[in-house]
Amino acid sequence: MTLRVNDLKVYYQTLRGDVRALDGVTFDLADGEIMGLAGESGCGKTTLGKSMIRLDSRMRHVGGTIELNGKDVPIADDDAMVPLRYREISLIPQYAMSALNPTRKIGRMVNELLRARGVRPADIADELNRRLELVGLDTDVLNRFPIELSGGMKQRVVMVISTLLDPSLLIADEVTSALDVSTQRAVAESMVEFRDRGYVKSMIFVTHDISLVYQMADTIMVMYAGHIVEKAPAATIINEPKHPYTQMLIGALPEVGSTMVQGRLEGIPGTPPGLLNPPTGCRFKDRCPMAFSKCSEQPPLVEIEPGHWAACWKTG
Ligand SMILES: Nc1ncnc2c1ncn2[C@@H]1O[C@H](COP(=O)(O)OP(=O)(O)OP(=O)(O)O)[C@@H](O)[C@H]1O
Repeated sequence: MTLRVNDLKVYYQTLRGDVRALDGVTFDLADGEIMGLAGESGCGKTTLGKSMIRLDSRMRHVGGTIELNGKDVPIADDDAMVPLRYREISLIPQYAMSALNPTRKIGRMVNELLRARGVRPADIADELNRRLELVGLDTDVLNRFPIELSGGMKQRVVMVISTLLDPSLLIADEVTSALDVSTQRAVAESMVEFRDRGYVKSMIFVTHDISLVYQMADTIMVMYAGHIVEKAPAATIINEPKHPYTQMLIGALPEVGSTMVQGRLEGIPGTPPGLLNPPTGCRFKDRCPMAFSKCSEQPPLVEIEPGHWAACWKTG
């Protein structure tokens, strides 16, 4: 098992109180697994990714543990996390490609990053060139400034840089959302190739685009208002979702694989609850057509069949 997350709670401290962005999150990631992480805006996807690499000053680790390859990941201890970053866990943050330093050539940026990690760039130059070629980039990109590259090229550069030290876990946060459809697919295929070649062991791919994730991920995990509601193999989430929220989320999509949207997309009525004072019990109950009295208690996440987890009193 690459990753074990157990009852993780990470809150944001604000003047109005704690925002409970991750409120008891539990899941595993097997060796080699690519997991798509889905859910409406604000459900905690980015917070989960960030928690595994660096808590910013407003984030507080309130409880729970993360284990990577059997070892504790000390997320609350910034110094202790330093040796793990890039080498064990790597994050491609949202908007990473627009955050590339515009005044530095790509090659110089890579060298600076490697030196900061105690790696001599010369020792890794051949591997860097091999990987750039693998994602369809000419090694000449190293002599260019970010502004000279297209969005898709920049995203591939970021991907190569983030995985150069072969981390166990790569978290990719919305890495394809700013790209056109064919470039999205090419980037997603490169990520699968990186896993197949062992450049990364396992991957969490955060996205709003379930159809893209369906094409590349082994499993999909769905979050709602700081909780995990369902996790299962990708085909199960698409074809036989069990949690009412997942069913509505999938029902709101155009048919996976179809190029034409027929009929109207049914949105999910209502909005998720605020996480400053979230309601007790199931957080989806106010929008759930199947809610009943028991939903005032929080449903546990249970394995309803091998590899299929859901948190709903109706499915347990
Ligand atoms: N710096 C912050 N201070 C206070 N609350 C925050 C902060 N960052 C995020 N939050 C809150 O934490 C919750 C989870 O946010 P997060 O960004 O993790 O969601 P998300 O699912 O990644 O959303 P999106 O899909 O829009 O990126 C939201 O309620 C959000 O408002």
